[in-house]
Amino acid sequence: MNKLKTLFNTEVIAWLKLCMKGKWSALTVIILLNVILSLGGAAQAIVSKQVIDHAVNDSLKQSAMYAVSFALIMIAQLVLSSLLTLRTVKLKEAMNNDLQRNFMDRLYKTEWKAVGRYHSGDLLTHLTSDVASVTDGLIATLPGILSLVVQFATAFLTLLYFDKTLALFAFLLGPVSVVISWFIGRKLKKMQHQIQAAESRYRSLLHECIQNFLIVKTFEHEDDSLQKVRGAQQNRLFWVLKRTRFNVAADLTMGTGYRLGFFLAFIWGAYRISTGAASFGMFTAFLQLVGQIQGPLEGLARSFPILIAMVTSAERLIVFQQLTPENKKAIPPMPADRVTGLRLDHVAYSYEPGKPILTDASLTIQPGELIALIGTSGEGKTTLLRLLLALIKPSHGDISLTALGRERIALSADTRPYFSYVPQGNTLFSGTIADNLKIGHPSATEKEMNDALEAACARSFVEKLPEGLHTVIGEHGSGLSEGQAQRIAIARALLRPAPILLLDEATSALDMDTEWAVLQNIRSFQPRRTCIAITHRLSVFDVCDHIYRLSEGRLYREQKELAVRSE
Ligand SMILES: Nc1ncnc2c1ncn2[C@@H]1O[C@H](COP(=O)(O)OP(=O)(O)OP(=O)(O)O)[C@@H](O)[C@H]1O
Repeated sequence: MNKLKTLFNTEVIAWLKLCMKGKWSALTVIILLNVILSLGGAAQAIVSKQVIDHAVNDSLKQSAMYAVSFALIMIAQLVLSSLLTLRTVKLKEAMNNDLQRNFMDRLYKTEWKAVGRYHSGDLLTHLTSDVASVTDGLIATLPGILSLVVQFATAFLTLLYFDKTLALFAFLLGPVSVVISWFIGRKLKKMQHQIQAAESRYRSLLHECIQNFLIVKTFEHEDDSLQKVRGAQQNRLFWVLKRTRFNVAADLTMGTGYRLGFFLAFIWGAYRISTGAASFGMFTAFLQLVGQIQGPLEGLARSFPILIAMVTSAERLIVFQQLTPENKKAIPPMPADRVTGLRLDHVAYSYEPGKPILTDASLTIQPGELIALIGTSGEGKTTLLRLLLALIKPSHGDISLTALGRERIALSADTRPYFSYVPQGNTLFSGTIADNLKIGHPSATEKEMNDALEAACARSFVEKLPEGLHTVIGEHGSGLSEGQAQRIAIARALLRPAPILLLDEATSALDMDTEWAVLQNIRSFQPRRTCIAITHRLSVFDVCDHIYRLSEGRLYREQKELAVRSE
């Protein structure tokens, strides 16, 4: 019983049922079509017996009538199997899309840190091959198994009617096949986990190689990179071949058994004709029915690896279902004109136990202030912004928003609408510049977009582009310079109706004059924003109200002159 549980545990079954929600009626149609097609096989055998027996007995008219029925059954089978293909593909695609959307939704709703532990290639493997394997198992293989069982049962009953000895022989084949399949399945499940892990590693590597294409090329790392790809391919190949060898050996063993069975049935039928116990028609029906008993058994054995793959993939996907979701309620975002300040009280944070990044950081920012956050690389400046965005939670201390004329609001995932963020690096999507800007404010008008671009000192270059706002840019803003991409990212953040703007080295690629102008514009941008700008540039200090230095886990207010000297 325990072994049974390890193969199909209740958690997997419950999850698979959840996947089927709203799709039972479509699946029932597929199952029915499968069953009708299976019954057609036995009907064909019975009719074919009549065709031959009537022909042998010179009742040609009767034989022709049965021949027409035979042809009609075949046509009906063709039509139904085409319908089955259409229905199956439709349901499979619907399920695939639902599962992928659910998976993405789950990722978006999970804590940032938990998702960050996974490689993007690994996530893609879950999204594609694991989802496909579950869909295939549920929509194609399971109804297929049911139809094989029906086919086996009807063929068995018909055979029982024609020849009891042969039916008994065929009946014994069933349990033997199931037991063999079971043992094969248990071994396969272990292999399947290894294959999916190897597949994930391989995809992650490919993903990274493509993402870092420029580094590979300019560092002339092509050979090493290809060597790594080859290594990952060999690992994957090892497991795929191991599984294939196992499958082939299992197929060979079972196939030999089935062919031997068919041969014995053939000899038995010939013997029965020679003794006059069977007619020619019965012999033909005989062979068809034996085929229809062995076919399902072989089919069941072949379906087993697919079911195992489905269960393995379901187990891999369930892990994501169990990740801690963010505790986020849908609260209406605060309008940008409600300027908000910030307060940090003795905040501590560490990514890993015993390695504190922030130890005792305190800070008060008045609504509308522009703050420069400085500190040596790796001190924890970005970590501080992640805390503000509630992507991570402080291990100690409090962070709160201090809205004008309002009580303090403790920071949580619910307060994310209060923030607009420009992270480090190029974060543009492929699409038009307008598409990118609308991520900040989906209903932004052309004027609002132009105003934001103006503030980010981006309007003049955007207007010179062939299609202006509607110019299509490539992945990661390809087609734009680094500084241009940064300015569009700033305009996007300004469009978001959030009172606090967080800039993480968002102006690092700009020349000093443009950087200065952008920050001045942010100061006067309406509605007014409170802004924290992480920077290493002295030119920024002049525009800021205050400068804070992060050092050894604490925040220190700096005099502008001192900050300039020490930077
Ligand atoms: N996801 C993470 N998991 C574990 N440690 C992390 C993670 N992100 C950052 N760290 C560590 O936290 C420390 C602070 O990183 P952070 O990115 O906040 O520094 P920073 O001051 O912004 O650096 P820089 O100026 O170079 O951008 C670093 O030692 C870094 O290794």
